Formats: sequence, structure tokens, C-alpha cells
Amino acid sequence: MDYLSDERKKSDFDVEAMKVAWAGSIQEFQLSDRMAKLVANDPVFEKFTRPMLGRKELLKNTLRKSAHAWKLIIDLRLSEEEAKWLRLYVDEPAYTDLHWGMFIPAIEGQGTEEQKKKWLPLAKKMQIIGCYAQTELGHGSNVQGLETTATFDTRTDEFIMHSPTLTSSKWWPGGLGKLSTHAVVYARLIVGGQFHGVHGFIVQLRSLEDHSPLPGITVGDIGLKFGNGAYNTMDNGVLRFDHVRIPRNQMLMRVSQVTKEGKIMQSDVPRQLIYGTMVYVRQTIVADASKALSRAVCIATRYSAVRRQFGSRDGGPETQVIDYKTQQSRLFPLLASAYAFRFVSEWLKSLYLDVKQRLEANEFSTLPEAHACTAGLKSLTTTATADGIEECRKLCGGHGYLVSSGLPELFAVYIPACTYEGDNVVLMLQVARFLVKTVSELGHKKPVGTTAYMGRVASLMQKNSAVQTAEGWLNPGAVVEAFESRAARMAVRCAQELAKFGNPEEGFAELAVDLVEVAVSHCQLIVVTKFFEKLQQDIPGKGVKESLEVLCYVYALFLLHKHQGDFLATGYLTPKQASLANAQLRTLYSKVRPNAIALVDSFSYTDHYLGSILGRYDGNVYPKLYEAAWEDPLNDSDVIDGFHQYVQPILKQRLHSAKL
Ligand SMILES: CCCCCCCC/C=C\CCCC(=O)SCCNC(=O)CCNC(=O)[C@H](O)C(C)(C)COP(=O)(O)OP(=O)(O)OC[C@H]1O[C@@H](n2cnc3c(N)ncnc32)[C@H](O)[C@@H]1OP(=O)(O)O
Ligand SMILES: Cc1cc2nc3c(=O)[nH]c(=O)nc-3n(C[C@H](O)[C@H](O)[C@H](O)COP(=O)(O)OP(=O)(O)OC[C@H]3O[C@@H](n4cnc5c(N)ncnc54)[C@H](O)[C@@H]3O)c2cc1C
Repeated sequence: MDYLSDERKKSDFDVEAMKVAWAGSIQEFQLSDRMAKLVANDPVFEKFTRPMLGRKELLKNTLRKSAHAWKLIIDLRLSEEEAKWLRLYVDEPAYTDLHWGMFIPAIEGQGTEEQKKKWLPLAKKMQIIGCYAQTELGHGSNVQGLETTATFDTRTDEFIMHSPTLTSSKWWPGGLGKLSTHAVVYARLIVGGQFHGVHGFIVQLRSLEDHSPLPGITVGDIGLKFGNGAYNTMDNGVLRFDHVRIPRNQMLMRVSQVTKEGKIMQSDVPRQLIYGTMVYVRQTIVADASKALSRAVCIATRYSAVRRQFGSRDGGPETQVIDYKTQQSRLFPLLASAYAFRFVSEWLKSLYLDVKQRLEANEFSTLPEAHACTAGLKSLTTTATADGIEECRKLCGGHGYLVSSGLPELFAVYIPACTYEGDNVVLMLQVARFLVKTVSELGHKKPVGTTAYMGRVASLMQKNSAVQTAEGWLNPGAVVEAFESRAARMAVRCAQELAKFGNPEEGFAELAVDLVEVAVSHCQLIVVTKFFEKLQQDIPGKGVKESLEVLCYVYALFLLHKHQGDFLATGYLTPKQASLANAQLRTLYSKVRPNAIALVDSFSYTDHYLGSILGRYDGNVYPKLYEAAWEDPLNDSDVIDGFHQYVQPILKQRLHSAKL
């Protein structure tokens, strides 16, 4: 029985075509769909009991799943792309994420051809397991502050890896604690007693025979993390070196080389390439944000259509909670954000691939923009997604708090994304630096790419919004201009404030809060612009483009409403224009409403991947919630273990005292 079938009949667009638009292409859709079904139909990948497992069982269970996934990859001869989707749908953080997601990319991006030839085949056949060991107990954000040393010994042609202080212990790297045999370790390069910056080194940590730590290496897990199950399937680790020697050719030498004689040679490659793996991963994290948010929204939307409260006076059906305007005003902007993040991630991936190609050809001019875009969008989308998942939990009322809703675990797994791969505030400050530099160079350098609008700063500072009616907001030009003006005006105002400080660094520190707001406004502009640009493309399927247009306006006008203080304070909008935008937003919510279920069906998530009783495709929520309660181990017996020992004596005492 499909309890949501009436909802599905209300939609006015072609869901199958929307699935393709969401996936990016028919090929991507088919590939992802094949992997989703492969995982969903395989009992090894069951995950409902995960939150009940103790840490050791949990990790062992993850190892079992990872081994099974690897067997499928080999047996079915899956491509790297297919394997990526397979791991995604297994939906369990594992050491393999860091092996494939950071260890291999670090060698690909920072290794020489010779190093790639040696290490990549081993890693790609999983004959070694690697992780990315950058963060230390004492320093994470400040990479230049890392304390681990790699001292070159000319006599033996080796580096000596050492952890000189407690705070220099590597701390956090995923896969490090129990599984990795190797790591790319970031350490201060010391040659001839001089410090030459932080570099990456490939270090073997464990024996390939019996997996025991090699001499001089102390390694272990850092302990339980937030939530049951959740990220505890990962062995985030601690690592210390006691004068561990590695051959010279294990320093990743694309950026700088150390010769046998102890000479440092700089290639033409900029130093920043040492941070290149982070650019790559931040880009993938934006795509992950759209996945995590769309999952939460899918659960909350389906459940909001099933759930009824109030509204019936004559014994008829009560109101579906999705019909309350307040519910819509909380849910639909998140639905629109999921689509917005999906499309901006598609664009970001193409920007990244372009930069990567240029870097391979030793062309580095676009790296600063790629850094600013990946850092800023990672920060913007992960913050919105973490908040959005929690909002979805609240949208599901009490049942959202049950683990079987899927939302608590999703939240617990997701929230560290606001911290890892760069704390979100630290990353927005990087964007702000880039914008301040762009503004300061306006006189002699034409801004390009995502900052091209700054080239029109004079007119953006003068011209105010011409919108006169609520319908006037349904105009891409009007909306984009509003976001451009807000971002440009805020940036210029901040630059003017900064100029009042004699010392620019002091000014930057003092105005950091405002600078973060400037960076946020710039990043929101990027997302809005890329959504409108997506709508310029050929998007086939009945009603698909029209539905996406509605979502695009919801995303933009919701932000405009939420941040109306900025738009009003910069003088671009009048209060009347802001309230017209809000009126239009209400109309847009009514347009989303009949399509809401179809819009979340278009994510094409299997019930296995969603992992939620509230978000079931068939909407059969109550019987399944009731059934699941009886599967809880506490309900194995009517009288709980411990009752006779700890509770009965108290009850007896009460009876006894009552007699008295
Ligand atoms: C499908 C695969 C998916 C797999 C992924 C799975 C996900 C698994 C989950 C978790 C993994 C988590 C892994 C980690 O967390 S790894 C550790 C990540 N750590 C960080 O992100 C640290 C953050 N800190 C930094 O990035 C930097 O230290 C800094 C904040 C940028 C400061 O750097 P620095 O001290 O050098 O200071 P500056 O600001 O002066 O910068 C100097 C110039 O460099 C430019 N820059 C900075 N970063 C980059 C970069 N990444 N790329 C290019 N350029 C960069 C900066 O703009 C300055 O340039 P300028 O021209 O102004 O001199
Ligand atoms: C689940 C998880 C997995 C991880 N995996 C890995 C991994 O595989 N490999 C690895 O190397 N690392 C990993 N990390 C570490 C992660 O990258 C760092 O924790 C992250 O970069 C943040 O650094 P930090 O912990 O030093 O935070 P801190 O910098 O100490 O942040 C603390 C607070 O200080 C603020 N702050 C810091 N600097 C500034 C500043 N300049 N201006 C204003 N405010 C500032 C921050 O905003 C934050 O509020 C992981 C972390 C987590 C949680």
C-alpha cells in the first residue's frame, strides 16, 4: 500500500526527468541507481542495528562491510566512479574514505611522477592502506604551526620523523588509529638546521606482515566521538614518532625537492599546492552537503505529508502538517537549498577539474579563486546542512528524535563537516582575505570569475532595486543584482573600515566578524547565480525546468528575507521591497506544495540509504514504528535485567514502609 500515492498524483512534472536533472546526466543517474540498488539488496550492508553496537563490534562490522564492498568492486570489476558510489551508498564512515579520498589524492597532487609510479599502484590495489595525517593535538587550523619535524640527515640520505612535544602528536586523522599501514604525514622540513616550511612525507606506520606498529611509532585510536554509531565506525587516530627514519624519496617532492647533498630546490609550482588535497576534498564536501541535506529533507517532507494534527471538527481527517504555512516556511527553503547545493557542487566540480588540468600543465593563475570558492562553499553549505538536518528533526516532532527516524545518526555523522577539512569560520576568513585583496586591486586588475561583479562596483553602489511588485521579484536580473549589490557594498564598506587601521593585520583581526559576513554574502551570491545559470541549460522533461525555477526563487528570496537586515542596511532595498519579496515567497511555497513529495522522490533514494521509518517511500510509518519498538533489546523480556537487583528492593521497602 502506498500511503503517499495521492501526494504523488498531485505533482505536475516528470519525476523520472527530474531524477536525471538531479543526478547531472542520464549516465550518472544510471550509475548511481545501479550502485544504490546493489547495496540496498545486499544483506551484508544492513545498518538498522548499528546504533546499538559497542565500539569494538561497530568497528569490526565496518571492516566486514568494507571487505565485502572491496570484494564486490573486484568481482564485478567496478570502475573507480562506480566504487565511489558504492561506498557512498554503504553509508558508513570507514578508513577507506580517507585512503581513497585523501591519501591517494595527496600523492596524486603532490608527488613526483616517480613517486606516483611507485605508490599509486600499491594504494589502488589496497596492498597498502593510507591516511592523511596533518592535524595535531595542538594545531589543526594553523597548518604552519604544526610541530612534527622531518629533519634531513645527509649522512644516511634519510629524514628523521619526530614528535618533539605532546602537542605535536598527530590527532584526528581518520583511518590512522587501527587500520592504516601508511600515512601522508605533514611535518616541518628541517635541513641544515633551518626550517623550510611544512611538507608531506609518506611514512610506513605498521608492518605489512602482522600489522604491528613499526619501531619508534606509537599509534592508537583517540576514543569515542559524538552520537551512537555515527562517526564511531571510523578509527580517528593518534600518532607519535620517536626518531623514525624514512628514505629521502618519501618526501612528496612536486613543490620542493631536497637533494642528496641537502640542497632545497623549488620547482615552479607555488607553495600553496601543498594545500591542494584540501581544495579537492572541500569540493567533494560541497557535493556531500547536498546529499546529506536532501536525505534529511526527504525524510521530513514525506513524514510531514503522513503526519496529521488538528483541523478536524467533524471527525474527518485532520490537517497534514505539511499544509501548515509555518511548516512550509521551514521545510521548503531546505528543499530548495538541497537543489541549490547540488547544482553549485556540479559547477564547483567543473571549476576544480579545470584548475586541476591547468595545474598539471603548470598554470597556476586560477588556484586562488579555486581556493576561495572551495573554502567558502564548503563552509556555507556544511553550516546550512548541519542546521538543516536539526531543523528537519524538529519538523518531525517527537518521532524525529527516535533513532529509527534516521535523523539523529545523520546529524551526528554530519556535524563534524563544519569542522573537518577546515573550521567553517577559519575558511570564511580565507574568503574574506581573497575579497579584500580583490577590492584593493580594483584600480589596476580586472576581477574575473566569481568576483567579476566587483568590476561593476561603482554602478552596484549607486543603483537601487527597481522592484515594485511581488511579481517583480520573479526576475533573475532583479534577484542577482540584489545579491551582487549587497555583497559589493558590504565588501567595499569593510575595505573602507580596514583602511582606517595603520596595520592591515590588526584591522583584519578587529573586523573579523564583519569580514565573515562579507564572505557569507559573496558565497550566497555564488550559489544563487549558479542556480540561475543552471536554469539557462537545456533541462528536458515536462515541467522540470519550471519546478526548478520555483525552487531557485525560493532559495534566493528566503535568503533575502533571512538577511534582509543586510539588504536594508546597505540601502539597496526599501522595507517595502523586502516585504514584497516575502509576499512572493509565500506564493512560491504554495507552488512547491503539490510537488513536494515528487521533488524528494526525485532524489531517488532507496529506503536502505535513507535508513528512516519516517521517510519510507510508501509512507507506512505508524505500523513500522510500532513494529520497530518491539525489536529493541529492552523488549526482549517483560521484566528487565536489573529489576530484581535494583528496583524490587526499593519497591519492597515502599510496601514495607506503607505497612508501617
Ligand atoms: C570522494 C572522496 C571524499 C573523501 C573525503 C572523505 C571525507 C572524510 C571526512 C573527513 C576528512 C577530514 C580530513 C581533514 O580534516 S584533513 C585536515 C584539514 N585541515 C584543514 O583544513 C586546516 C585548515 N587550515 C588551512 O587550510 C590553512 O592553514 C589556512 C587556514 C588556509 C592558513 O594557511 P596559512 O597559514 O598558510 O596562511 P595564509 O592565510 O597566509 O595563506 C597563505 C596563502 O596560501 C593561500 N592558501 C591557503 N590555503 C590554500 C589552499 N588550500 N589552496 C590554495 N591556496 C591556499 C592563501 O590564500 C594565501 O594566499 P596569498 O595569495 O594571500 O598569499
Ligand atoms: C571527525 C573529524 C575527522 C577529522 N579527520 C582528519 C583527518 O583525516 N586528517 C587530519 O589531518 N585532520 C582531521 N581532522 C581534524 C580537522 O581537520 C581539524 O579539527 C580542523 O581543521 C579544525 O582545526 P582545530 O581542531 O585546530 O580547530 P581550532 O582551530 O582549534 O578551532 C577552535 C575554535 O577556534 C576558532 N579559530 C581558530 N583559528 C581562528 C582564527 N584564525 N580566527 C578566528 N577564529 C579561529 C575556530 O573558529 C573554532 O571556533 C578531523 C576532525 C574531525 C572532527
